[in-house]
Amino acid sequence: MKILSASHIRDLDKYTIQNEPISSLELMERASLSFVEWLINKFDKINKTIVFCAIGNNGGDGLAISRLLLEREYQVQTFILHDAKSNPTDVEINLKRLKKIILVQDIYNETDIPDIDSDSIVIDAIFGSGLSRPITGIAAQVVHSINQSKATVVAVDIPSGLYVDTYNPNTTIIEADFTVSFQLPKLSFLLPQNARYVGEWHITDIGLHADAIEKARTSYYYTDASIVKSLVKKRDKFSHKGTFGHALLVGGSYGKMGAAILATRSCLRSGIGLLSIHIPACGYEILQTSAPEAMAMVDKEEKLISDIDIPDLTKYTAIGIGPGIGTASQTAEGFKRLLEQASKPLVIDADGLNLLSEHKEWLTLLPEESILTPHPKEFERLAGKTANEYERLDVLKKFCSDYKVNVVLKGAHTAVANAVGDIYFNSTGNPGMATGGSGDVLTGIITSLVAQSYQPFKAAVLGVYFHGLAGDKAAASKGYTALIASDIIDCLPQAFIEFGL
Ligand SMILES: NC(=O)C1=CN([C@@H]2O[C@H](COP(=O)(O)OP(=O)(O)OC[C@H]3O[C@@H](n4cnc5c(N)ncnc54)[C@H](O)[C@@H]3O)[C@@H](O)[C@H]2O)[C@@H](O)CC1
Ligand SMILES: Nc1ncnc2c1ncn2[C@@H]1O[C@H](COP(=O)(O)OP(=O)(O)O)[C@@H](O)[C@H]1O
Ligand SMILES: [K+]
Repeated sequence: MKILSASHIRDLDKYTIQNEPISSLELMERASLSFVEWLINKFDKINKTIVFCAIGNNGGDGLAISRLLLEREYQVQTFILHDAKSNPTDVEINLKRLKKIILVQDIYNETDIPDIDSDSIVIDAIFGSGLSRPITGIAAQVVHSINQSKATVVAVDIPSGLYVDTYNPNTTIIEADFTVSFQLPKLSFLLPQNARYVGEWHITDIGLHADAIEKARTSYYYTDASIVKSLVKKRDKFSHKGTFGHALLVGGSYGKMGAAILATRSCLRSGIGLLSIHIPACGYEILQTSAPEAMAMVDKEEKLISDIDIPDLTKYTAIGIGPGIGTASQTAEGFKRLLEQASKPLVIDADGLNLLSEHKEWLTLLPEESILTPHPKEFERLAGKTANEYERLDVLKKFCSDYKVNVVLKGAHTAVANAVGDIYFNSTGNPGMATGGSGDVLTGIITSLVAQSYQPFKAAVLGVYFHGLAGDKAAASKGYTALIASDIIDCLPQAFIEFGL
């Protein structure tokens, strides 16, 4: 799915109205109906809904939603805030329609704000994608009252006060439990700093014109199943192990062999043809017993990786390095030599990233299209601090472009960025995956896909998606609390099978 800016969304509306064609009033009705259907489906019991509307189109949706709920015999109280200046025709019409059924109550000042019962559902239809400045005045007071209440809050399209795609320094923003958004996810939903405002978010299809969505230019995408289907390659009947590449993993140190084993096992479970792994000597038996399918090469050092003295690096179709290697000076030297010798993209994680942060001058040694997989703290060490997560996306793009690499910025919606400025946000995964070793599993998967000759950026996008999907399947049987990284590996088969792989 594409993630579009507020102005693109306005263009989509216009295009749909002109070319479907459909009146703007009908489109508002369709959006409102999709919201009502979601609401009724979500909640078994709805005691009372309190709908807060302003007088933009988001408020128009709120008025139509009120009417549609009343028609379905729900108890509804609707309030309209007289703050914004403009009163679009569609809003006027919806207000007239609603006033024929119930008394719509006006809010002009603080005394007009109702008490909000804890067992009611508040529908936030104050401001939507048209918000153009921070909320102040009476609207801000309403937002505070809603946030202070114990009611369940459901935002229409976007929590009022949150911008679609830019930072809002003001914190007068609705804290929704749920956000039901129209047609496409909004950039702001994907950033952790907004989680308290957005709550659990859902997208409803309101039939905006497919041609317009297709034509809209964006650098932001939400990796869903249809994107994944368009990227995966099926196995040919006559393929052999040579078809699926030969990966090299470099990992482990005394006490951290587990990280290397997790990457090894996930690499094997992600379709690799052949896998070699370079480990410290102490890891030999551990590796041979826990992953007999992999070929072990031992370092001359017992407890750590030193000079990664591997003859003929060119025979490997991908090299992944980092899990559990530590940051000892001998390891740093070996890592640097590998950077100098490698001609194909590398996959670099964990201590590999820490070594790069300690020696930023080595960033220029990275083969083009290499994949770095930092979590936010590792990224900060590499690229510096940022004031907020919107700014971090800009730094992410610049970093990828400066060093001609791909970066997998890990998190709940992992952001995969490339050197031309595209960012794909992941849709799979769950908090159960916030456990030691999940990142090592990801390194193995991505290394495997690069080795199978997926273009590195695509390998990263796919790897992140399948990692999350396997995590979701693992959570279905183990729950979030008990989930461990090995469970993700165990569920990789189911994740690939879902896509016929
Ligand atoms: N995206 C879509 O395809 C559709 C959008 N619709 C709805 O339309 C919404 C967008 O509507 P609008 O563009 O009319 O804008 P909004 O309803 O989001 O509100 C903005 C209105 O309030 C004013 N305003 C902006 N910031 C303000 C502030 N801080 N304080 C006071 N007034 C402020 C603006 O001048 C404008 O009149 C969407 O969020 C969605 O709910 C649906 O009705 C139909 C389809
Ligand atoms: N709340 C979450 N929702 C979805 N995915 C998550 C969540 N928390 C962690 N993950 C995923 O788990 C992995 C954790 O990686 P990382 O932080 O490197 O952990 P480790 O170093 O312990 O292996 C990342 O791929 C991340 O996207
Ligand atoms: K809203």
